[in-house]
Amino acid sequence: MTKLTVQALEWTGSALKVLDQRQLPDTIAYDVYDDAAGVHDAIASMRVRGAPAIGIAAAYGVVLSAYRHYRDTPSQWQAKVAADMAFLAQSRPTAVNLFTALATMKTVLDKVSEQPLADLLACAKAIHADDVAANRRMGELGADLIGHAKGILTHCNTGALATGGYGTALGVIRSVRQRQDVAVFAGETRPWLQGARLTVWELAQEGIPVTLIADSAAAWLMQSGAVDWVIVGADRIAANGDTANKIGTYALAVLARQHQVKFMVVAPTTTIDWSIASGVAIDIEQRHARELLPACYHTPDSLVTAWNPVFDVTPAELITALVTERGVVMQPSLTTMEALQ
Ligand SMILES: CSC[C@@H](O)[C@@H](O)C(=O)COP(=O)(O)O
Repeated sequence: MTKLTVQALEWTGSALKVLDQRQLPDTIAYDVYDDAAGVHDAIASMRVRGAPAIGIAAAYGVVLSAYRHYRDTPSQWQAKVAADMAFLAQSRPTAVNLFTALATMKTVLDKVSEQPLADLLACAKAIHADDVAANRRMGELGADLIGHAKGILTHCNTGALATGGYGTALGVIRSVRQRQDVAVFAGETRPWLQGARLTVWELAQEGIPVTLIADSAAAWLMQSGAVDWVIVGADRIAANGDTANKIGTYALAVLARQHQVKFMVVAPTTTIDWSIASGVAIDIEQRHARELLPACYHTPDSLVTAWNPVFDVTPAELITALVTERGVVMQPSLTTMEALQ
């Protein structure tokens, strides 16, 4: 079994230690949180990011909330934790793992127990461990599906940094690399540069060679014949397989279809939102124009603004395969996705 060298989140026993991904790869710095408000801020500010990692962080945020309120206001601690959960749910809108994890923690909070704090911690740890197990399973299933490949292009960061450990799309790439040599290409992923700052760093930590490309080079790379698969993660998948992921994913799916390159989405079933029939219902996060605009335009009277949606939705019909820990669905649709329920 491959060791996990990079870890985004660590439970210290009394607090949550978070690797600050805003500072990578130049600086490796950690923040330690002991309350839910801090965890909300860590998610909203993208110190921790990536759909599964956001869900896991929120689960530990609920544990921290329970520790605090059980100690400070024992008569109303559950109501205060519920309020903190509502606040955590507002940290980011698109990744459904956040809401799935909070709903799971709520079932434990609502249970009558003689050891509620221990139960909540056990649940958060299980959410974390289940995600790592799902990643490893998806890694093997994805590698089986690929068989032999000469090149893979990935987008955003979907590795240990974005999950409980190992990774979704990057987990498949790690598993493929254990079996064969394959060229790995990573798109920069503008504007936040998850590819250029995080993915290439993470792969280098794992000893996996990688070639960085500008996002705008993807069409030309595919035209050259260097890649057989595009492999990406997901933030929310509708019941029909429509997939929200980092902005630019949809463009890659269109380009892949044009160039007969196969397109794989890798995500645990915690990323599937069975309550929505199609991707139209997915709330797409818009982040601040400042994250895109040069500093000289950060003035109230500036004539230059920015449109900064940070996710897009890839229609299911452009997806060759959806890989989950429960199995692989070829050509996802309302009908084929039923096998995962
Ligand atoms: C396993 S990660 C899958 C997705 O969460 C990932 O591709 C992505 O879009 C992350 O977006 P981010 O804005 O960095 O949180």
